[in-house]
Amino acid sequence: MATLILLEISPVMLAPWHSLSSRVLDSGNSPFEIANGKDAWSYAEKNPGHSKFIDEAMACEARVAVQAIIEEYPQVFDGIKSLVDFGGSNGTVLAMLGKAFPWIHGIHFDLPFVVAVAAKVDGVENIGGDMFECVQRRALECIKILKKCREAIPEDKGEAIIVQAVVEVDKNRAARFREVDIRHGDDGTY
Ligand SMILES: C[S@@+](CC[C@H](N)C(=O)[O-])C[C@H]1O[C@@H](n2cnc3c(N)ncnc32)[C@H](O)[C@@H]1O
Repeated sequence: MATLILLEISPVMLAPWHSLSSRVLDSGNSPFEIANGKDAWSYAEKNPGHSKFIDEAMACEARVAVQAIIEEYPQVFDGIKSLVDFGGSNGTVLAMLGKAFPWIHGIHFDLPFVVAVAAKVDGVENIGGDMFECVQRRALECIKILKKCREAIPEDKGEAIIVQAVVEVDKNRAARFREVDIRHGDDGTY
């Protein structure tokens, strides 16, 4: 998890904390945009070193979460022929799943500049694009995203797999997560 922590304490990620007032004033720009001049993904596109940093940080978390899924819930993948990872970063998730369940054809989808540097993995197709163009816009509309996924998957055997960490129900802890979230948009944007 070291890279994830190093990313979160990097100057680029710490600077938005000094612009939290934009959320209170509802200026329309996120703290990240005010601090760094662009939204998080446009910034990453223009700064390949930062983009690689994000990819490696995401892979830290993915390695833990995906290993747990492979060990605890392998049955989820029975009968699945193809699997799309939207916003798959450097492709760690599909590389791990492909190794554990080699019958699955993986489709790794992310922004073109991210996919361009992702590893080429046997059994995984890399596709660059904007998922909000292809699927729908923003997290508040995830019901619409899931409906679109439903349209795309075969009616008889298709499944949408949702992975969510379950944290202890603790009001103080939930409040701490909200403090972190304020740096981003209510809808999950940065
Ligand atoms: C927070 S990371 C999550 C990475 C990975 N899914 C994980 O959980 O470890 C978000 C990913 O979504 C990608 N992303 C952001 N906006 C996107 C868009 N409009 N279309 C496709 N991918 C996008 C980013 O490039 C990044 O790889």
